[in-house]
Parts: sequence; structure tokens; C-alpha cells
Amino acid sequence: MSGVEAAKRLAARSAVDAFVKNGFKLGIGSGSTVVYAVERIAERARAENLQLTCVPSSFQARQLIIEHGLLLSDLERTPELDLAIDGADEVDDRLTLIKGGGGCLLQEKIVVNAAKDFVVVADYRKNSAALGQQWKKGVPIEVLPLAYRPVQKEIESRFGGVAKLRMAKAKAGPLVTDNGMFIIDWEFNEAPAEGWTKIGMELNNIPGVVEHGLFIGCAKKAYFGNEDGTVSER
Ligand SMILES: O=C(CO)[C@H](O)[C@H](O)COP(=O)(O)O
Repeated sequence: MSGVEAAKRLAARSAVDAFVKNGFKLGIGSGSTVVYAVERIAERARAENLQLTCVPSSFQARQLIIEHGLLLSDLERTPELDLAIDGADEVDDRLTLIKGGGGCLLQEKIVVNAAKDFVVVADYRKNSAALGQQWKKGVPIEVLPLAYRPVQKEIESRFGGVAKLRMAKAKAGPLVTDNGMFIIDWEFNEAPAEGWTKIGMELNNIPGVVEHGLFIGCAKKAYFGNEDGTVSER
């Protein structure tokens, strides 16, 4: 296992061991680090006979829950969650996150919002003093396909930077999310001095924007796996 993979695994296992309790209704995030969290949740559920209910935040998360034999639910049957566990693309010193590198930000934000607590699991590359220092691919923004061009133009003219339509990897054309939307990656020039809250609200007010990948004021704690085998907590 590479250093980065070992770091992801360490962070995920530490968070699950510290936060997951019997009877919990869990929100399951998306991405490669969450794979290790679900692995550990399933391991503990078997070993300790934990009764857990899991609500996914993406197609990938749903598959992970099923593959690991965990009880699958949804927000209709389980609208209130005890804990959400998810990865991040970058975490700053105030626990403001950029999420959506994997294109699942909308459902992830809904699941996080339904949870009493939200814990982030990540490797050392995501640990940052200010957003943009580590993650160079910008803030993912989910948009209605018909609106992507005016949204791109408005973001660039109001906030500067470059707003790029994310293209699919193994298909010609744009990436389409689990919700049938497009993703714009907004590569901003610099982190706003006044913080991200105002920009987050302004992004949400642009017609055609469904949701953005700035997660502000919702994470309780972040676990970062380090290269030397230790875990940092924030
Ligand atoms: O926000 C996400 C998906 O939309 C992921 O949590 C984020 O991209 C981190 O993924 P990984 O654990 O693979 O680094």
C-alpha cells in the first residue's frame, strides 16, 4: 500500500473508531478515503454486533454500503442522522472544506446537513492553512446543464479566476453527475480575506447553480493521516 493510501486508511479508521457508536444512523460520503471508513465500519459492525443504518451520498457510497453488507437506507426513511463521515479535497485551518473533486458534492452536502455531527477523513495532502494552497483544481460547482455557460461567465466576471466545465474521462463531453448535472470547477485567484461565507451564499444565488463545494461551518473534526504513520486531528 502506498504512503498516501496508508494515510487515508489511518485517518478513516481513527475517525470511525472515535465516532461510530451502536445504533447510529450514518451518512456515508464518497471518494477513495471513505472506502476505508466503510471497511472499518463493517469490520466493527461484525465484531461488536453494532446495529447501524447507512444513508449514502452517491452511487458509489450506495454500492459500498451494499458490498459491505451494511443496512442501506435513504433520507426519506432516515431523514435525521447521528453522524456523517466524508472525505475532502482540502481542509483549511477553520475546518472550511472544498469538496466535490469526485463530483458528488450536492448529495454529500444534503447528507452532511441531515447529520448532527460531521467528521472529515483525509490524507496529509488535504491539510491546509488556507483553501487553494494545496488543492489547485478550484471549487466544484454543480450546475443545471442548460445554464452552464451563463453561470461560467457570471462567476468569472463577479469573482475573477477561471470557471472550467469539467469534462468526462472515458466519454466525449462533460462529466454528468449522479443528479444529471454538470460540474464547473472555479479556479479562484486567491482566498477572500473576509472568508468564504459570502462567496458561498452568492454562488448559491446564481440561477442555474444547484450547489457549490464549499462546506462552511459544518465539520466538527478532521482526521488527517500523515506520511509517518501518525494522525493529526483538527
Ligand atoms: O468530495 C468528494 C467527492 O465529491 C470527496 O470526498 C473528495 O473528492 C475527496 O476524495 P478522496 O477521498 O478520494 O481524496
